[in-house]
Amino acid sequence: MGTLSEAYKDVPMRLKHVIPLDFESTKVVPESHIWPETENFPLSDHILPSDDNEKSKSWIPVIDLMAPNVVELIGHACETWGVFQLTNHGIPSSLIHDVEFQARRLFSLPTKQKLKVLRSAGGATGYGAARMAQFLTKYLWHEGFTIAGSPVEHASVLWPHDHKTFCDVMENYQKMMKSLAHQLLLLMLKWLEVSEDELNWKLSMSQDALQLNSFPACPDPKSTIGLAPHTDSMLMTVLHQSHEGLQIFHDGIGWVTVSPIEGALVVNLGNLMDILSNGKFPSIQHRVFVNQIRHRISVAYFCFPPTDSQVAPFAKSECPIYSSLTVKEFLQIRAKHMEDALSVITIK
Ligand SMILES: C=C1C[C@]23C[C@H]1CC[C@H]2[C@@]12CCC[C@@](C)(C(=O)O1)[C@H]2[C@@H]3C(=O)O
Ligand SMILES: O=C(O)CCC(=O)C(=O)O
Ligand SMILES: [Fe+2]
Repeated sequence: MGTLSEAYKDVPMRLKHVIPLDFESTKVVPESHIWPETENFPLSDHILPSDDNEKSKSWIPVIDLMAPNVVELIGHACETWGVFQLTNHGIPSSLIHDVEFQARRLFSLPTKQKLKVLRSAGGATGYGAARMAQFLTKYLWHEGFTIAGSPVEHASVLWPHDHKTFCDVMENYQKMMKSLAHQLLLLMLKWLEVSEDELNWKLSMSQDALQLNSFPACPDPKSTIGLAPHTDSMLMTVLHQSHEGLQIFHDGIGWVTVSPIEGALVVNLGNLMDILSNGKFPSIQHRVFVNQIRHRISVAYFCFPPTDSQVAPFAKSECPIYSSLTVKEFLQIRAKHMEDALSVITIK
């Protein structure tokens, strides 16, 4: 079965785009990280003032996984927003807390130590900047650590005598996320009226990756950005954010802040779901701003079908808008075209 590493190894990044800023020794935002003014920037003009937060909370749907009409709630949210906040999801808050604690522990290590597990140019896992960095003219105020499968190899380099807790926590979280994501995917397919036979086998074998994101406190948050506007490439992302910072773009409204709700997880759709649903569940554009006081951590869980399996608009689609290809082929197109990947495979 194809893996993430196999998919990315043929589309290496340049090493200068993999190495994050040395946040340990940085006291001012360097020129390389100062974003020029554009219509989408500076972000501060678009951030809703905090007294509007109540409003933004009521905009983005908040869904109770145990609600009797959950299929309809999720279906609607996916069609109109591409994002929702999920409560009653069954992931213990203590586990979420532990994951965040371990992530902070990792990012607080000296830069020199973190660089020992730097993701290789053609690699998928380890410490480094986001893959999207290679498409940008400016750098991001961000560092990440990607786990696919067991984190033990990297963790034992970071903590030669004490990597067990980190690994146990991450593996446990991945296991619980896998089952939650599978549950959510089945609910989405039910709404789309896709027969389980058509897709369930692929989803049961689905692969995943866990991305720990770190956005250190920034001396001048208005001049830079944590993650520039992007869509995620996989089926779905299940995210936990420790503090405010995530915004989504909604037609007719603009950038909307996703205010953290205690205990809730943010679910957003990615490109592969856009393809499977024939555009009925569009992938959602989002971005992350940084702040001056807090070191913000987020934990993103991505799931996708086996990379050697085929993805295409589901069989019932009357007029498929995307051509069929393997997950690996799609990820490689993404690695070359980033946000234009979906238009590359759109049937004209
Ligand atoms: C499983 C994934 C999903 C990845 C690639 C790989 C590991 C890291 C993920 C992110 C995280 C940050 C945004 C993004 C756009 C990026 O640059 O790296 C994501 C990307 C994707 O959704 O394509
Ligand atoms: O930090 C966040 O809130 C979002 C992170 C994100 O967009 C990603 O990991 O793809
Ligand atoms: Fe994202």
